[in-house]
Amino acid sequence: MSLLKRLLQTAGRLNWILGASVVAGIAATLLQLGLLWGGFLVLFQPVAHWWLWLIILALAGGLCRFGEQYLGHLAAFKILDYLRNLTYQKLLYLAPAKLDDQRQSDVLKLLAQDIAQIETFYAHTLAPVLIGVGLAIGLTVGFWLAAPVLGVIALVAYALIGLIIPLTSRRHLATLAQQQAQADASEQRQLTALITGRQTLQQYAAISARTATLNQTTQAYWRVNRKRSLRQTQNAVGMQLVVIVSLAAVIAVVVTQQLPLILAVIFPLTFSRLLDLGNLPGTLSGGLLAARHVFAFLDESPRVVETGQAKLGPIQAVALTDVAFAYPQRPTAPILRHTDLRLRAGERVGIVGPSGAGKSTIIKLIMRWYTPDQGTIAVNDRPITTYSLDQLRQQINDVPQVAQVFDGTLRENLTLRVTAFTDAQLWQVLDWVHLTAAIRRLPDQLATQVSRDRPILSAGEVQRLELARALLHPSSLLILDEPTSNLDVVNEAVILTAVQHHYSGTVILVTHRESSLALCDRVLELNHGQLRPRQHAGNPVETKGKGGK
Ligand SMILES: Nc1ncnc2c1ncn2[C@@H]1O[C@H](COP(=O)(O)OP(=O)(O)OP(=O)(O)O)[C@@H](O)[C@H]1O
Repeated sequence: MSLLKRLLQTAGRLNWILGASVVAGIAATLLQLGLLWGGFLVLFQPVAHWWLWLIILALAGGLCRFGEQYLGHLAAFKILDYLRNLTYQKLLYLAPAKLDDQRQSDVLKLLAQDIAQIETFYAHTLAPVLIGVGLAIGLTVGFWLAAPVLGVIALVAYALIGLIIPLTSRRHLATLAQQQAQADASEQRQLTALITGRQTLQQYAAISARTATLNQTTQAYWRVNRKRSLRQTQNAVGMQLVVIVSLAAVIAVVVTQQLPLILAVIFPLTFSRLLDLGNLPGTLSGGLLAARHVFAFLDESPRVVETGQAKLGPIQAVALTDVAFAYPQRPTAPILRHTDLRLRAGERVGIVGPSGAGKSTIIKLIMRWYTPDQGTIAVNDRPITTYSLDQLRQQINDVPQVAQVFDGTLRENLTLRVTAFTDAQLWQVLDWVHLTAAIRRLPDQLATQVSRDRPILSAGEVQRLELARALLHPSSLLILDEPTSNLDVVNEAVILTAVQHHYSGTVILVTHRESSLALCDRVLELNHGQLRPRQHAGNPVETKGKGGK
């Protein structure tokens, strides 16, 4: 009930549109019944201009039906639009830390399916149900006025169809809806893994095994779906029986009490909208489950709460002092303990250490994806929390291990949201990372469309594109997290040389490759949660010479 209340609160003024659709729906049904009643009456006692009255009734009924549909769809699209916007904003607010530990397919399911299900529930379940309830009350009163016993029969029949039958199957249908949602989520996860990992699966001839598992999940989904349909069909049959039995009772009353025959004719037609109530448990539980997912997501608080307002100029110093950290999902498994790190302006520091030691975690703490459990992080001698997240992130460019390609042109991939860059600036950074020739060869050059699934460029070229993006956007701290791990020596040298000659800020390089450490002034090793100077650091490739950006 509280979910329903929250849904209605979230919908806000859209409830008025939905309310108007409900009123139009009730009016349309009453006018249609009136048309039938009038048509039946004039068969026996024609009145003056009866045809005009019938036309007016038909037109008014049609207009109300149109209004019901129009307003219902308007409310549906508006709620869809509103909830999507709300969740996109929340997604931005929670990113990146919260998404670091969320299953991507679950987030996608939430944005696509759950919200669509809420929309269906809000506009296409709630409205018909309210229309059904409104009509049931109105018609019961109407039949009662004709003959009290007819009012009782109508009330019992409407209550059975709208209340008793749906309520008896509510728990069963809710469980089935939950099982179906779980099977659906599992199917989506497997499908995403199958598509993204297709090359690996092909290589290890594991596609058929994975497809078999996916098939089993799909079958499980359809099994639950069948059970749900069967239960809904049983409900529908039960309701039809109620209609037949109550109609027989109404005919008996009309005949014995010599009431107008039209009452018996009209009675079964009054169920047309009430039968929608029978679908309530299925759609209600599905819709409420989706609402629970969406509201749980909307209620999540970010890992890092923005408190600072201070402006941040170029980063001159970063200091981690006695930092301890464990991921919130695994609080008993600390990744960092008593970690210290000092970075001075313009120096290039390499961080090495075994896989899983926590190197990327240090980066995430510096970028404030997370807050340390203990110790302090200072930037330019002030606590990192002094600065707003925007200010901090404007000063830091991060080149991740897996290069990101976005749907759009190569130009858009380089500039992202900044439109002020000139083509000359773009070609300059592309030149630094040796991509000019490859892109000039493309028919549309910078306007070439690329996407994550179809990057057009090779893995090495995409990695260099990522670095070009980082060199294009001004920053004072460049973080390179395994930027060369997938590259050959030629591409590695291009990346290191580009950073060496064209980046004048501070650099943190996380790497497993000994050869990449040649870029660094000093190398720190992370072991058992602590950073210490490495004994045998690689020698710098050449004397540090930096061109300005
Ligand atoms: N979002 C997360 N939630 C929970 N645990 C995480 C998360 N990210 C990383 N971890 C865990 O924290 C530990 C350190 O991970 P991290 O990525 O920092 O290691 P790393 O030294 O960079 O490893 P690699 O060299 O393999 O990239 C790992 O055991 C990892 O499983």
